[in-house]
Amino acid sequence: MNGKIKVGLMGFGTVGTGVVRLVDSYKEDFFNQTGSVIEVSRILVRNPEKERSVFVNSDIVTTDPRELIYDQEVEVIIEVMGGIEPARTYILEAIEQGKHIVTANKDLMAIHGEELIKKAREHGCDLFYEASVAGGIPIINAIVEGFSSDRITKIMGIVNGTTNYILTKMSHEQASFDEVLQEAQQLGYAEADPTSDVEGLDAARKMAILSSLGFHVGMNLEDVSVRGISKVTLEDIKYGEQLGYTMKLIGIAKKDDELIEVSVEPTFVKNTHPLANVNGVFNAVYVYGEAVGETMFYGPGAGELPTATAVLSDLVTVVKNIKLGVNGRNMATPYNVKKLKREEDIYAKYFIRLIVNDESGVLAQIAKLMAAEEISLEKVLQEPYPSNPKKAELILVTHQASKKCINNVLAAFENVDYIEKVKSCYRVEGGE
Ligand SMILES: NC(=O)C1=CN([C@@H]2O[C@H](COP(=O)(O)OP(=O)(O)OC[C@H]3O[C@@H](n4cnc5c(N)ncnc54)[C@H](OP(=O)(O)O)[C@@H]3O)[C@@H](O)[C@H]2O)C=CC1
Ligand SMILES: N[C@@H](CC=O)C(=O)O
Repeated sequence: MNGKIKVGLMGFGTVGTGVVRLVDSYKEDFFNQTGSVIEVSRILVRNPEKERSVFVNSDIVTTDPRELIYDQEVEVIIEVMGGIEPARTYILEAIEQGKHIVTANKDLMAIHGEELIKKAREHGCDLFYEASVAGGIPIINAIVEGFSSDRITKIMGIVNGTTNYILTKMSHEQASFDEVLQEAQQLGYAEADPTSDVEGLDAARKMAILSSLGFHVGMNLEDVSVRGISKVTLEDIKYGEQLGYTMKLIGIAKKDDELIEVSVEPTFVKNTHPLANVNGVFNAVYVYGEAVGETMFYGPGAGELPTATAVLSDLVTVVKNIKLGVNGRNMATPYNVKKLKREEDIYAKYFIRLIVNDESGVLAQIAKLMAAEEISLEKVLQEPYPSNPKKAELILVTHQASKKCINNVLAAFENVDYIEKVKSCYRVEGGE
């Protein structure tokens, strides 16, 4: 190996720009750590005419992926284009050419991770993807390396910066959903198609990656139950706040007696729980290990420089591995059999908001319906219903109940005349 490592950068948007900036600003630090000068020698884009916020020599910018993949001098490809295709094909081709890969692409890793890792191993190449989960937080490294001496039983986190930014602004500033989403897009937090942020898919991909690594199983995206925040209303948030909760989009991966559940859904988190105070674009991941107990990782979950630091930490590892001649060794392999929980095995507390007739005896009848499903109540809040004095808002918080029983009782609520409407139902976490 000579003293220079040439890198092909696929993508020059938010994250790619950060990569170029940091390679330049930290070149001495990278040299001191690796003994090599890192140079971005080719950049793949869609539109070479686009104005860029960082200067690069136009000679190195191309629209032809072969100029990176088949350049004998390029040893590492950083893929920060996003999406499944053509990213998957380019990476597979690059691995066949012996290139090491660093990617921030969770869409790709959550769906085709196994295939890419297998291919990389066959060709003795590294494939790292720290930036794919929780932006600047080194959570993959923590789970794969730091927890290798423990058994993880729970991973719970805020792993999408865009939705956390939206929920925080809705709650603190009563801002409208659409307005805040636009801001998150301008700040470079949101995905090219922000529906995947808002509808929870981005977080689900990240939870599939974290649970695969944490529980040593092959989790697929279809194994993750997903609900986004598009139907969360300011009223829901306010009623939750009256009861001491903060609304967050929470990813949960739990393992009980070998049975696994993984979900992403809008969740009321008790204000005393550390996740309740994670605001704006910040992410946090709580990891429970049987031996260590509770741990928590916190930091910016999206954005140019935070995400670029995660990409470049992988690059530094690749360069060190090249130097030591140990590439292709450090990829986690699933060795546990995946057994998923059924609805009757998934237990949580729930927040249920109803519009009911404002009459005596209604709460007792509702409690009776719930008791038939073995659900008991921890908290009750009754508020006037603004547009009709004969109705009331009734907010119930249950004790731990199975998801199946909750679904049964919600179905039963639809069939009684003293309940006009089930307005919302959310999981509640923290403080049990
Ligand atoms: N933004 C963030 O905060 C984070 C992003 N990520 C992930 O990082 C990746 C990149 O995200 P981000 O930087 O925000 O994305 P952007 O949309 O800002 O940038 C994408 C870049 O890829 C180029 N590109 C896209 N498709 C092609 C193609 N078919 N051929 C050639 N070039 C292509 C675009 O070219 P052109 O400029 O010419 O249009 C652009 O430069 C995604 O996988 C994302 O999920 C991960 C963590 C955080
Ligand atoms: N769109 C993502 C970007 C980082 O993964 C987010 O908002 O978290």
